[in-house]
Amino acid sequence: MPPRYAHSDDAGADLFAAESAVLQPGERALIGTGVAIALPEGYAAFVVPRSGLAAKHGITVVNSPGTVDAGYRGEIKVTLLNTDRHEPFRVEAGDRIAQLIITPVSRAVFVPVEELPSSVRGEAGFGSTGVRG
Ligand SMILES: O=c1ccn([C@H]2C[C@H](O)[C@@H](COP(=O)(O)OP(=O)(O)OP(=O)(O)O)O2)c(=O)[nH]1
Repeated sequence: MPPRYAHSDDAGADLFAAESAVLQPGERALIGTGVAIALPEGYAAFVVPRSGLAAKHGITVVNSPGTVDAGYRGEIKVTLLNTDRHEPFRVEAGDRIAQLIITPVSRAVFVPVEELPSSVRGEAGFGSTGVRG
């Protein structure tokens, strides 16, 4: 049974608050979701904010994207932050507070080399493609 609000093209699986909390302006809170998962090896899940909560109430995820490792079996928790400067934000148990993106990942390790292969960008960094960025 899909979650009751989901659209068929949603990339993220909804995460719901398992507890209530009030976040004062500038305050953060670790909110449990009551969800534990077992990802296949080679996958990771990322806890990301909901755009609507961010735009309407300034609610974001402090460590976005929060990384859920394949071997993690504990409850997924969401570190919500109220960035609004004036309004408190009330979270009720059952509210959709974030979403979970599940994706294959490469496992990377740094290997020292003398030289890197060339590329069009080379070493040109932030904002190097135009004044108006
Ligand atoms: O938003 C998040 C981020 C992480 N986790 C869980 C799953 C993850 O596998 C574990 C550890 O997260 P992370 O590796 O980002 O934390 P760390 O601070 O590096 O701690 P650790 O030493 O436990 O890896 O915490 C969550 O429940 N929510």
